[in-house]
Amino acid sequence: MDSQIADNGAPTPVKAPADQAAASVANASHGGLPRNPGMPLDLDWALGIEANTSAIERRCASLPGRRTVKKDHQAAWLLKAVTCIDLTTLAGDDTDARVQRLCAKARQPVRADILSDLGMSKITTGAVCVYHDMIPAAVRALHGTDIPVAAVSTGFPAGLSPFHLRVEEIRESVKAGAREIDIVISRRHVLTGNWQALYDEMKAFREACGEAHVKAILATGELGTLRNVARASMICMMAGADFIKTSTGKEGVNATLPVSLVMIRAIRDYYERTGVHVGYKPAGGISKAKDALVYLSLMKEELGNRWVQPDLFRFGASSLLGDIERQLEHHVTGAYSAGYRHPMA
Ligand SMILES: O=C[C@H](O)COP(=O)(O)O
Repeated sequence: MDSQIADNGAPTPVKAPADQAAASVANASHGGLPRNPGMPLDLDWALGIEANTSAIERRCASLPGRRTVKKDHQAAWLLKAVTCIDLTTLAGDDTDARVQRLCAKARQPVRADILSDLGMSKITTGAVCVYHDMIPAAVRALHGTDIPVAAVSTGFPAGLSPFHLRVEEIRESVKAGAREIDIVISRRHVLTGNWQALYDEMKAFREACGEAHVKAILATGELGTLRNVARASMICMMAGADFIKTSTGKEGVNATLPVSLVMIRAIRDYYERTGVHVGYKPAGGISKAKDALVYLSLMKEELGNRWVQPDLFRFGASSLLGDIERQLEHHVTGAYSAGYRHPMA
């Protein structure tokens, strides 16, 4: 049996670690949890991780449609999903005006009358996620809220620009007001087994972020195997990633359930060994409310309720909010609205 997946593919509960990471520095924007301080590279641990593909696939095949929540419970989980969205625009034709509209949606992602019917007064998305040049527009448009601006960085999406420029890009984005930085790793370090280089790169990115939280995008669709995904997840956490994120949204294959299970179980292993909470962000191609519910139930089953909060879980998504709004409207009114009534979401 490998260290990630039991032979029957069943989840095992998260165990509280004996040694809590006392040296970590508490940070309020991490929900009061200490940030991940990282740890020395432990290659024995990282390379000891295997991934039992057939067990992973069996477990994932059982997820959709199982234990689906209904009615008010479903609406509540969909509202929870909204609060966990990094509302994203990452297009070559982005403009300040588009980003302003996106930020208006982030401030009020669900119509006030629908929210009030559901017994809620105010919610926002988890963050707004943009390219570097759009940070000032997003910061202005979110002024007066606590919604962080997340910037994709380090030569997103390929991550193949000169290293010093990738590090500098992070610094510039933090200076411009980004509170979260989504870096892309060098896939070649994983594909060639150069784990030390991956660790050093991630550590340098984390240092350049300073107080800003860093999400490590693994681009899992380009890593070849689930075992590589598991190992890359662990190395990035050892190097101090606050979140691990599946994809840029630009790979041929983006977020999937098997990849998510592997990454979530790496987070669980890291927590059990170090006491540190690392967040998870599936991204790319998640556009349906029912898929969001599956991801949330996977998080809850594998990691527990604490991980189903915006400080430890985000969806990277440009169009998911629109479908969630439609489902919520249907829940409240009994009628589906047309998709065009929910633009920029
Ligand atoms: O990180 C976020 C992704 O780029 C969003 O991907 P999506 O447009 O498929 O939702």
